[in-house]
Amino acid sequence: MPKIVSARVIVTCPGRNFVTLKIECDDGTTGLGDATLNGRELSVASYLTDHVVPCLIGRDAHRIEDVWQYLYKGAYWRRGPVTMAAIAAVDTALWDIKGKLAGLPVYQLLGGAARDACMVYAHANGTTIEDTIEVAKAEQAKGYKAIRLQCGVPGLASTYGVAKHGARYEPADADLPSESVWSTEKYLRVVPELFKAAREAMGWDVHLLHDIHHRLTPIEAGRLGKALEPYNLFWIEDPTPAENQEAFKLIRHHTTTPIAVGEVFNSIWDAKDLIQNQLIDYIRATVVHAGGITHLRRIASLADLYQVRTGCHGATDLSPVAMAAALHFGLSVPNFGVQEHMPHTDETDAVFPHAYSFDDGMMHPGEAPGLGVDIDEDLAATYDYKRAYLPVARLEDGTLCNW
Ligand SMILES: O=C(O)[C@@H](O)[C@@H](O)[C@H](O)[C@H](O)CO
Ligand SMILES: [Mg+2]
Repeated sequence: MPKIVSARVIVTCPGRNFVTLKIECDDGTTGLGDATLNGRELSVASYLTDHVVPCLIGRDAHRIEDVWQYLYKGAYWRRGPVTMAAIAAVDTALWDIKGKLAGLPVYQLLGGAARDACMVYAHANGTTIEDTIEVAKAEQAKGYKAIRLQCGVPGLASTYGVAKHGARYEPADADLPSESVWSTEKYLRVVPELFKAAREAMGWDVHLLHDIHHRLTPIEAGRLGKALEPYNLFWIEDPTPAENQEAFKLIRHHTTTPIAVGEVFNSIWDAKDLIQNQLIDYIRATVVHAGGITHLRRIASLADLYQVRTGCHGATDLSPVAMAAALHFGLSVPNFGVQEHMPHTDETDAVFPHAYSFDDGMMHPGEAPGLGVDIDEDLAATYDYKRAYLPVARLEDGTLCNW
């Protein structure tokens, strides 16, 4: 048996923070797992180092399911983003090890390729509708078949999903949470205009997506979904916060625009009612935040029964280790929908050399055994952790609202 002899947490900041778990077996085989929880990174690092690593030493690295159950049931305190990101990192690293020991890419262990490659969606954002469409056309020219559009809201100084002064979009941008102002009324005026203009400029042969980022009430979301129906969106994402899964019934009663939810979910229980009642069309839970490949497969299996497809979160706060895991998962799962793709910076890619690739709007995890991602620890050590928070949002009268 491959015995776990060490497990270490590596925190690095090549432009943004990443937390990576590296597990090593007695024969020298190593595996990597992403444990990054944007804006709360060190809590997962501590959970792993102080509470999980001591329980791993001496265990059989092949017993992935048993280790998962041990960490989940054994903690007594179930679920939650910190716990589940830590379990995810262990699980992902163990799949990486199993693949390396078998000499096979992880997707082969998951049943093999169920498609040739994974369709990914790009991001296009701009301060104005015109700027946004210009970026979207440039992404289309790179081959992307699906593009998420976010534009500035007239009358608001900044908007979720829109980069400042043409910089790369990276929300965790400040040493303390920055504050932005939100107006639902102003937002609801501009979004249908954006998609009307996008269809006029780009035609109908491209999938268009939009992220509402938890900001509307159910009835407002129903209204927006209905207003967007003529433009045939691939999905609207996170229309309303999903703590109350029943709330989505109201949205469903008013619109046929498909709905994607789940980037903040950390277990199957967060998604159960949404899936079983067919209140969503795409489940966005990820390997890193929802308990690893093992648990995400369980969520996808439930979703498949109800014709809900996957659309995993893939913003830049998910490391290349998570991206690789997402692609192995996406290539093999029967009900794959789409994968988010927000390319990492060159600095990040240099710290995490990887086998996955992009070609004509599609991505493939590559054929390297395991996940096909490495970490250059010497380079990683040159980038110190830098505290960075996600912003908060307030209504125009100062009331704190959902960011
Ligand atoms: O759809 C998305 O990619 C997002 O909603 C993210 O940008 C999200 O805001 C960040 O991952 C938060 O860390
Ligand atoms: Mg989102």
